[in-house]
Amino acid sequence: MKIVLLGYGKMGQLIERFAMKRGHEVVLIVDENNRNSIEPEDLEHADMAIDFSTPHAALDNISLCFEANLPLVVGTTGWYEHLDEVRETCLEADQALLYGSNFSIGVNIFFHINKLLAAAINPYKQYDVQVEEIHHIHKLDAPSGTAITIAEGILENTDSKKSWVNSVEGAGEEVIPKPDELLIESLRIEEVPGTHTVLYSSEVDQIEFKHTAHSREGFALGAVIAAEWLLGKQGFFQVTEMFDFNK
Ligand SMILES: NC(=O)C1=CN([C@@H]2O[C@H](COP(=O)(O)OP(=O)(O)OC[C@H]3O[C@@H](n4cnc5c(N)ncnc54)[C@H](OP(=O)(O)O)[C@@H]3O)[C@@H](O)[C@H]2O)C=CC1
Ligand SMILES: O=C(O)C1=N[C@H](C(=O)O)C[C@H](O)C1
Repeated sequence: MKIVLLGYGKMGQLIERFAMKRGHEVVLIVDENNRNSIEPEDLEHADMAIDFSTPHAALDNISLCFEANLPLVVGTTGWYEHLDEVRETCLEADQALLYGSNFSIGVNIFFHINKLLAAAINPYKQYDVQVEEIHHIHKLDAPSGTAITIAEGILENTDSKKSWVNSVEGAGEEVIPKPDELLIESLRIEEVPGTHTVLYSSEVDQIEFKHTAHSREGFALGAVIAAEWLLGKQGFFQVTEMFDFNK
């Protein structure tokens, strides 16, 4: 597959390595320095784009690929308030896009079990639930996209919570959630690749469900596998659709 990389930071560079290992070719690299000079025609010899750029850049990059009729995988987080409009444009224009807050297999298993766990605990009202995410200090968005997906999985399966609220440690503003709000607590610590925990607390005990990424390799490999899965398809997909346990 001939791949265009949109974003060539920590993730883009690792994706290039995994793509080459799996026999693909990176034909164009786009980052902040050259993005303004890139036109849809520059993408015409590629088979696929993979976007790991910034929350601010993702929408423009998606439009660029739609204009070029180029399928794309979007790993960038922090743009999900525009999800509905992007889905509509993608489907109306017969394009192909797959997005996901987290491409690692481990986290996708975690997403699945998270929903089952929430449903199992739902009848036991003595438990209050909270989500915690820890990432490196360079991260631009909070809460993490993964934490939002986890929270949505809990909200779908927990009667007592109606929406989520975010608190960023050290941001100076204390967030006290209402009883029907699910707290997502964000911590930023040095070079942590990504740690997500769901905590159920009662007066007598605590249940902790945790995923710790040891590196970014699982995300990068997952993104390349997602591109292979998307090739030849048309439509708007989520990474969860790649996994049999979600069918
Ligand atoms: N879904 C998943 O599994 C994962 C998602 N992510 C998400 O991926 C995104 C990128 O993460 P990461 O690689 O760590 O971030 P980095 O900051 O390391 O890299 C971002 C890259 O985007 C480039 N960039 C900035 N503006 C544009 C633009 N307009 N067009 C194209 N590229 C641009 C930057 O260029 P320059 O260097 O010139 O500034 C840089 O190369 C984040 O949103 C993060 O949350 C991260 C890990 C896993
Ligand atoms: O910015 C990161 O680094 C990560 N971002 C994704 C997110 O927002 O969930 C995925 C992963 O946790 C790393």
